[in-house]
Amino acid sequence: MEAEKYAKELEVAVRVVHVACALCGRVQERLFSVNDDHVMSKDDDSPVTVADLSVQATISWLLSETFGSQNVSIVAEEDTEIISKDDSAGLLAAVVATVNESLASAPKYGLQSPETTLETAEVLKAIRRCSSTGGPSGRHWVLDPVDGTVGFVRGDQYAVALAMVEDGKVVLGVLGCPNYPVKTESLDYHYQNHETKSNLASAIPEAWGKGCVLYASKGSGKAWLQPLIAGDNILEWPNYAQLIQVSSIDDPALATLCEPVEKANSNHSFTAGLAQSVGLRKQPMRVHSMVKYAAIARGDAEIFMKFARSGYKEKIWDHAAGVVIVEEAGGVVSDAGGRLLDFSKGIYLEGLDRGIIACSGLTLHDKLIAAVYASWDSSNL
Ligand SMILES: Nc1ncnc2c1ncn2[C@@H]1O[C@H](COP(=O)(O)OS(=O)(=O)O)[C@@H](OP(=O)(O)O)[C@H]1O
Ligand SMILES: [Mg+2]
Ligand SMILES: [Mg+2]
Ligand SMILES: [Mg+2]
Repeated sequence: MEAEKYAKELEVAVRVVHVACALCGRVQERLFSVNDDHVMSKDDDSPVTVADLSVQATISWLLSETFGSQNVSIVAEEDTEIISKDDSAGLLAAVVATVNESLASAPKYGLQSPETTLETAEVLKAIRRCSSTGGPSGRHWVLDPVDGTVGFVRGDQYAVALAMVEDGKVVLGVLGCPNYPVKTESLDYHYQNHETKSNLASAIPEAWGKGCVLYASKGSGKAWLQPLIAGDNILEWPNYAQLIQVSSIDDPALATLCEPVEKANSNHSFTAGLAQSVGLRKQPMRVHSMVKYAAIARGDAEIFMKFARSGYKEKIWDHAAGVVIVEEAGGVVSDAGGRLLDFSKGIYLEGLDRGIIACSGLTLHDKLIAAVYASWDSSNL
């Protein structure tokens, strides 16, 4: 069976994402407790932190060690440009220390750690090794080390997303969601307070600290959820996993739409128009990162839509892991024209028609696609 073919890869991917989530948790804590973590801006003005670079180096090193560097092709978001600048010595030193701290903990997760501490040059090499551009053939890991970096620096939601694409198709996906509690009650607490808290990290209940890791293999018809293991409880590995499924709600009046927080990333007024025309009544749930895909897969929301401004090209690492998890949990994901997303064309989702629509089921999905056609027609009259 297809799913079993990737059992070893999935097992390793889940473990490395756990390592990465622990890394991010430590960095996010430091960001708020001692305020000493570097948040830099990339050339496009988007933020990048010690966590983004350190997760990329850590996962790159672990995958290469496990499968052999000659066998591993990784397509990932970050490069070393930001830490090669003269004024970035502090950031680079913090990345090297964070990567080594994290790799030292790898054996607790059943993974190998380096025999000696990695030198700066080795950390840089690990980051640079992720410069593959994917494509239609062969096996490529697809990594977003921190998705929703804006959420991460706000002490809010973010995700570590790792997928594997083979011959242009996503065959496995793992989403680490360190601030997305396993229990939905804790989640409700968060969403209700979402708009009012500027620094969630300092005002959250104990349960909040617990996150989750979701994963799925293409064609298995199953998607799984694991609690994130807190560093001290790591002896419990391998911890349990539970099956998750999308929501069974197909009445738009009862459905919840989730979408990006930032207006710059998705057209809120366009999605509000679609929502109204299909009869959605609830306020949209605005959440940073691929936690939106996790929310659909877990049944906490029924619809995710993202309509970026025209000219913006969606990257494969922002969607690959989320799409396979939602599909295996029973959901449907397509572009606004109803076509499947194409992961075979390199780093971008080439040919994407306008936006992305993920739903818990076909009934809602069909209604939204029809609404896009109707609204596009009328707006182009
Ligand atoms: N202009 C524009 N339009 C659309 N999308 C963009 C844009 N700029 C960036 N990005 C990508 O959006 C990723 C974050 O998406 P989110 O859904 O988390 O956005 S939001 O913070 O909730 O608004 C974000 O991922 P990360 O960089 O990993 O955080 C980007 O890949
Ligand atoms: Mg980014
Ligand atoms: Mg991203
Ligand atoms: Mg990112």
